[in-house]
Amino acid sequence: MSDQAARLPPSVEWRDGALILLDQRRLPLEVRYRRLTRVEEVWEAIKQLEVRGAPAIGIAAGFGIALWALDAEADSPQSLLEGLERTRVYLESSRPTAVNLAWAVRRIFRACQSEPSVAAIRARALLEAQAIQAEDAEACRKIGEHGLALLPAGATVMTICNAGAIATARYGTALAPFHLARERGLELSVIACETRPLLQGARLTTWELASIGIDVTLITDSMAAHVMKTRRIDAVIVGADRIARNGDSANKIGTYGLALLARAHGIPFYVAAPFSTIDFELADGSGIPIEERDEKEIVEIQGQRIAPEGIKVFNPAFDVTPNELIEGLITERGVIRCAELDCHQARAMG
Ligand SMILES: CSC[C@H]1O[C@H](OP(=O)(O)O)[C@H](O)[C@@H]1O
Repeated sequence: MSDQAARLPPSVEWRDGALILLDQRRLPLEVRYRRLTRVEEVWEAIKQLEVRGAPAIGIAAGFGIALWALDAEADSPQSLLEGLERTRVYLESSRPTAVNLAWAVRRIFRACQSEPSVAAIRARALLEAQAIQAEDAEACRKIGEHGLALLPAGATVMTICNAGAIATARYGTALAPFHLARERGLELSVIACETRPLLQGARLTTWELASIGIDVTLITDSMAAHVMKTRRIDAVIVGADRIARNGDSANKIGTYGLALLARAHGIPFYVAAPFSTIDFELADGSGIPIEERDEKEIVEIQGQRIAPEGIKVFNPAFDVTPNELIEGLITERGVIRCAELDCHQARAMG
């Protein structure tokens, strides 16, 4: 691992029969890990965004179902598989939008179905979870390569939320080009939108990029239009939680507005994501489930209420950017135009 990538703590790690999670809620003020041994703990960690980021929650859920399989009492392969299916459904209930979560646990369940014994099922569940993590790291490195190739020397890129190394196995998706640029001594700059209400941009993206020496400037979400109008922005690159077959992409709330602003200012808007984020079962973005979260995330800041009691609050965690606003999808297979995504379905990951 390069020294820059080594400097960032892994957000999800399997070690000595347990799942070690970096508590992303405490960043940037505290780097704290927790050791999880039960699937219920993994469910809660995903729900509370202790681990967050579409690929990272898929990886965590994969180790969650493996934890269950390794510990469950089972007197036959069939009874273990029945429990595995129940655990898959349980884990999928933690957060609905990022398809990586369902994709990971369904892939592990399918792999275990072909195993002949209880011991083989237990072993396969863990092996598959580890394979998902390793594949994501390689996919993100390739996304970094393809993303970097799009950017002119000295480019400035705007992003929202955190689609970085801690949201994936390594490197990140939208931030992967910057990790590679650092490794190669290339100078790039990032404008990070703070990303209300949970401030993944202010807390995580600035922390991640500053820790590897990438130039980053923090702005409030409401400043995006002014910055695009008055400063040189070469591209907007964002992550994704679920991409439909036509390229419509769900990402953190505020992303759709950024895409509209980018189009108005003639700035190319890219979505960076591995194929594990593409939901080929969905024809378009209208079918993407949008998670609505607790109103406290909006009316409180660090436990301090900022709005009157009893007012109505709406807290969708994601929005959907239509394909016509997306210049290209930066994937491990290259930069793909939305209109061409369908023909990649046959070769998509299982
Ligand atoms: C590569 S992370 C993808 C995606 O996940 C984040 O959502 P959350 O922080 O709620 O898990 C955000 O939408 C990122 O862009």
